[in-house]
Amino acid sequence: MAGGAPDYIVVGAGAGGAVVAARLAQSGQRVLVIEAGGDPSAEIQDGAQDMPVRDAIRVPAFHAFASEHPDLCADYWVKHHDDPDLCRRDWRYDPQRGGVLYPRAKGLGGCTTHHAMIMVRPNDSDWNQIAAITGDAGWRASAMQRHFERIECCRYRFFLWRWLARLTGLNPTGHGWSGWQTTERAIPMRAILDLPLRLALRRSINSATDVLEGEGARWETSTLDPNDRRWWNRGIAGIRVAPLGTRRHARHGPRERLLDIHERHPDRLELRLHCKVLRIEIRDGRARGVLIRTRDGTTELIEARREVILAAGAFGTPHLLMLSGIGPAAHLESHGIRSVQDLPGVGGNLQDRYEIGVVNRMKKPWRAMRGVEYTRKDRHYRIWKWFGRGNYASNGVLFSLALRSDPRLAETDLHCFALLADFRGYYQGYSERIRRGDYLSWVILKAYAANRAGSVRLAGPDPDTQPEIRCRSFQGPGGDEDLDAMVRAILIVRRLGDSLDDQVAAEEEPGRQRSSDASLRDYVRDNAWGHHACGTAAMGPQDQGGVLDSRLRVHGIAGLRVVDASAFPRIPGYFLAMAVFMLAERAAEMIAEDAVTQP
Ligand SMILES: Cc1cc2nc3c(=O)[nH]c(=O)nc-3n(C[C@H](O)[C@H](O)[C@H](O)COP(=O)(O)OP(=O)(O)OC[C@H]3O[C@@H](n4cnc5c(N)ncnc54)[C@H](O)[C@@H]3O)c2cc1C
Repeated sequence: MAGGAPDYIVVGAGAGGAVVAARLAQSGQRVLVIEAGGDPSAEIQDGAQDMPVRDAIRVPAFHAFASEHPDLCADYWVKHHDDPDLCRRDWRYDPQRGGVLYPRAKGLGGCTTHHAMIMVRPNDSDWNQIAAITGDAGWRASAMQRHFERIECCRYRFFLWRWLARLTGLNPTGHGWSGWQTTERAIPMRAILDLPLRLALRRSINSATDVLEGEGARWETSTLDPNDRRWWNRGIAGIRVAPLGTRRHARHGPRERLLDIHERHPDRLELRLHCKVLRIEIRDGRARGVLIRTRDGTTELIEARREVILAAGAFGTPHLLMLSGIGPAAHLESHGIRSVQDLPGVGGNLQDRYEIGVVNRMKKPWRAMRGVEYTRKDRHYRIWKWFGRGNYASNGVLFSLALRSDPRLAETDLHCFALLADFRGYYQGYSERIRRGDYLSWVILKAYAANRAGSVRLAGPDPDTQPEIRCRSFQGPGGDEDLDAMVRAILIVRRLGDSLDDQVAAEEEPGRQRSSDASLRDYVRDNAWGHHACGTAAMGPQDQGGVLDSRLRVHGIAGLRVVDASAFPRIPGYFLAMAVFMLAERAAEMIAEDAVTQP
């Protein structure tokens, strides 16, 4: 970097790294971002390809293809259970790899370049719980609200709300109106014009309301917006239409934010792509810099003037900490790594949400899906490109149903998403199945799962050896209740499916032959997956397994912070990206404050 060492080195340009780096550079700090991947969408396009990476990233309907694009993939293979026999019961289990595919992306934007773009803020209780664990009132929901408003640029609510906020400062919906993350809604008109689909939707929604009323649940449909402050957090069940992180209906997020700041402040923000950080350089109890391997294979030591900020994701961050001697001392020493700081919490506390599919094959293909080939050569692509409309402006989710699995819960914990696709979780080649136009899949997401027993551990001292990731699904206290909650959700989704009897040819997953609670429990335990890993270098007191203090500093090592999904002590809300953005914005603020108090 011109002018000597950067003030800050940020490792990883994903949801956490890109956001914290952009804000620090914008506020005058000199920042170097080191990212293992590149910026594939900036690379030359091959016009002959059905789906060049640039389109895979930008077109909302192509997100599944983005997640399998070879230029973006940085996938992991995870074990859902300790028992190998139980692992093998999942048909997605790959015996050669010894695990189930867990999609991850590399490159500018990290997983936000292939994620499904759903932008839902965490619940207030999530932030308040962090405040309670850390004793830092700055994490309270009331304090985090301004970070959300700083991030979001809401484009889907009635414009008068925006004007009211701008002209009077009154902002009853709590949305942000001029941040860097544009949020939009995509309602595909073709879906509305497809009579059988419209009928199916109406029937499902009617059945859903019957289910909700039958359950005596408090519910409402007057507000479909999950991010509206006037009613969020009351644990109310209902129908939701999630906003997407798009601008003019093309993917937009941390990657664009980082590139924008880079263009405006090239003197303060440097991006080094295709460089893998091998370890953190620690001397005399302080992180001094990082050792990297560049694209041509040479290694280089880069020093930071102030701090190293780790943002390599829930698997990458604990991996790097352990490679650098920070973690459970006995475990590190068993791999020949000298312990620098004994922190047993590193790589523990791995948490995720459980997901399971109920996949229906329809008797006839949906009319709305006619001609949908998911290539840049079909007419739907042209409609998206020229008008920003049509099927490809949507991520494929029609709506979701939010429920509480137990009336005593303060928040809804089950979200059932209706998807016009054949989706059965992640395995190599899963995106090909999405092309089928005669499916309706329900994806059930169980939030606030009890499991905290998962772990990321070294499989060897070589940075290129993937760590061993064990989810230990449904283990420990609360595991049985989570299984029961998912079975209940399957039964509810089936009741919605019953109203479409004349349209459905067969329920292919789990299949109606699985009718007893016991067989559905087995099905869920064997097949549930997740893709929102977090918590593996969590904030909290060191003697309770915490790795970071409330300002995201690694206990016992100066000049080292973690700013990504690893930092959450408990998995927040229903989706992770917005939670990570808010955490990263607060991190930037704290880092700038500390720079003043500790010059
Ligand atoms: C298929 C899929 C769909 C999803 N859909 C949604 C959704 O719709 N809504 C939502 O809110 N969330 C969604 N998520 C989750 C969300 O995208 C992630 O939780 C979030 O991006 C995590 O942010 P992060 O900063 O922790 O890590 P990441 O975004 O994964 O970023 C980590 C970055 O660090 C880099 N890196 C790692 N190791 C090194 C190293 N040694 N040297 C240099 N660089 C390194 C990686 O290349 C990567 O760019 C989805 C996730 C997946 C996988």
